[in-house]
Amino acid sequence: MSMFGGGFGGPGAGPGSAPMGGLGGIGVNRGGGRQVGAGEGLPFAGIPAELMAGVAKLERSEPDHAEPADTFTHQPPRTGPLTMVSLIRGHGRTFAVAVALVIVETLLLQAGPLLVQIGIDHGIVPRDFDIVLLAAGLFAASVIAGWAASGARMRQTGRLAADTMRDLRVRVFAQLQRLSMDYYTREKAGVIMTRMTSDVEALQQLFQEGLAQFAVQGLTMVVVTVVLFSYNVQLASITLFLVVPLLLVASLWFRKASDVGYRRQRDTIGAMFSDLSENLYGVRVITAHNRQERNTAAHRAVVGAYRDANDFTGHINAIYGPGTSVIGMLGLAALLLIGGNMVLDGDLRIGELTAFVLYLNAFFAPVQQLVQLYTNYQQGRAAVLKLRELLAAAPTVPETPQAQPLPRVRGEIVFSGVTFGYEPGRPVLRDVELRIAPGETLAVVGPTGAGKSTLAKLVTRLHDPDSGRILIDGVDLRSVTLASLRRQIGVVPQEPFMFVGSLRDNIAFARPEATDDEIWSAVDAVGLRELVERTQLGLDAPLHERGQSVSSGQRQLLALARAFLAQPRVVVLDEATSNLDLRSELLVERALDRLLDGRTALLIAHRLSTAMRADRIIVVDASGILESGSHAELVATGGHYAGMYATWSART
Ligand SMILES: Nc1ncnc2c1ncn2[C@@H]1O[C@H](COP(=O)(O)OP(=O)(O)OP(=O)(O)O)[C@@H](O)[C@H]1O
Repeated sequence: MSMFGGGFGGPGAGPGSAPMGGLGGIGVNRGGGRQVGAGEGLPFAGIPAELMAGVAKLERSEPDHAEPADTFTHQPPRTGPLTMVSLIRGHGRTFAVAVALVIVETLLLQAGPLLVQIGIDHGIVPRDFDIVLLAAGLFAASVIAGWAASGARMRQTGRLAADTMRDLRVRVFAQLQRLSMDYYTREKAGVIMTRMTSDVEALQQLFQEGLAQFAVQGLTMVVVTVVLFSYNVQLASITLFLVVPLLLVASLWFRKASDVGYRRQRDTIGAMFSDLSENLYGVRVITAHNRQERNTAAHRAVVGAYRDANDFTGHINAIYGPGTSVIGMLGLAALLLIGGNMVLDGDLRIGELTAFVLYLNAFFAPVQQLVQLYTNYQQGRAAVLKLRELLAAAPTVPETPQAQPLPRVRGEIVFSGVTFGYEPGRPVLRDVELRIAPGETLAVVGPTGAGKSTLAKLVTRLHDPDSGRILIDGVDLRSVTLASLRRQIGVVPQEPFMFVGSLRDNIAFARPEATDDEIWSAVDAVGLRELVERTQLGLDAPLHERGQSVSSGQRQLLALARAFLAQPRVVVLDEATSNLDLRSELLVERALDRLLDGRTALLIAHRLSTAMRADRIIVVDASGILESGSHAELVATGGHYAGMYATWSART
């Protein structure tokens, strides 16, 4: 796509493109083509009139979400480590109601066998129909009441899960915004995604059903044991003695095996997400280099490991589930033999034996469920541990509690004895001494990997020096609040990033409150007016994810407009290495002049044509700053820069 030929349309976009591919179809009128009305070609643009009434009704029934309590600050909240209890704190009422309902639910569920026993012993045996009727009626009533209690309990635990998980997600998201760049170099995006997906979901499931079921089943076992002993101590002791040890052994085995299985599942799901996210981010490179087949095979291996992990869990479940059933059934057979004998001897009533059989059944169901729930609990616990680790990670570029807002600066930047490396023991910058005067444009040139971009990253405090200080107007960067610092430093990165949203959102990214007039003057400053006006939606024209629907030159100009709108005192510009055609280069250079006018600037220059325009140029290599001076001075000195310039001039 030529730089100014197609607007923000992107491939396949424009009038008549299919709705799903048509985000870019924003009404660019190409060479006398059909004029497209606002919204046409956009998915979901506009609601048909006949559906409006329904939508309005739906909107009225939507819950009104208040402002979130957890607003962003650079200071991590002092909430203590994440635990399950800490998650519930703040939702105490919902939790208390849920606990009460769990107790009611359990008692009602276990009323059945007791009523059967009463019906048999006091109704059927003495042939008293009224008692039979009463027992049956109460049984039915208890079932209905149990159903209502279960429903109410589920509603409560569902709400508890939804509320706590919303809080947790916001808290984790805020922490992700707070963490420094080194965290993102270390951690894979895919693994971070699993924190917010499978980990939070595991916890959600646990809060919604797991914990309540745990309580219901655990309580059931206690209630049943008490009831069994109250009926007949001897029979209860014998039966439980026969089955409990066997169950215990099986359950301990299952717990150990499922520990292994779950760990495998967790690790493999992380690997799967990482591979998926890398492939999605790199899809263009993958396509261009014909890596689809290899990458599919590699993904198959990763997915295969996940499949094996699931298979393993399935396998142990298949042994444990039916195994405990068999133990339970054998227990029932023993009960029939021993209890039947007691009934024959007159030591036990027939109704009591029936209740025993029913209760013993009720005893086994929870055991199986409890162990299954153990996996759920374990997933939740592992999720809490992982999330706790994430929430406890301290930003390596912290804002001290004593940090003061940086007043409006003149823009003097000083590097004083700055040493910095991304990895310990491997410094990229060594003892750098550098001063940029207010209003001065300093260009940095040097071989690739020399540490030029690193200088830029240090000025914006994406990293802090290992030793030495960086001062702005004489103030150490570390002693001012991050927001006040970054508000005064405009950054144009090497690879500008655009977000899904409109042009307006993207240009006003650093100052969302900017007026349209201000946005238009930024657009003018970078010479994009013609292009924006050519789209039917103007500033509302949408951009695709990562700005894929604009050319790299347009992305650079938009990034310049973004920095321009922010009106920073200091500009840090990491020049894009991509080559632009002459006209676009001219536009970028003109935009640059407007942006740098009257501001201090640190320019990481990849083109000598850019460097030449600076007030001063420094030449760096891995050993540090080699030369410093204006273009004319450096050329006259006949050093490294003069050599670079001679080569460049000969080529152009
Ligand atoms: N996040 C990182 N983690 C570890 N090492 C890094 C990281 N970023 C950069 N480096 C290393 O630091 C060194 C300097 O990188 P830097 O990006 O500052 O170079 P540069 O001079 O800007 O190069 P270029 O001209 O190619 O942009 C390089 O050797 C690079 O490998």
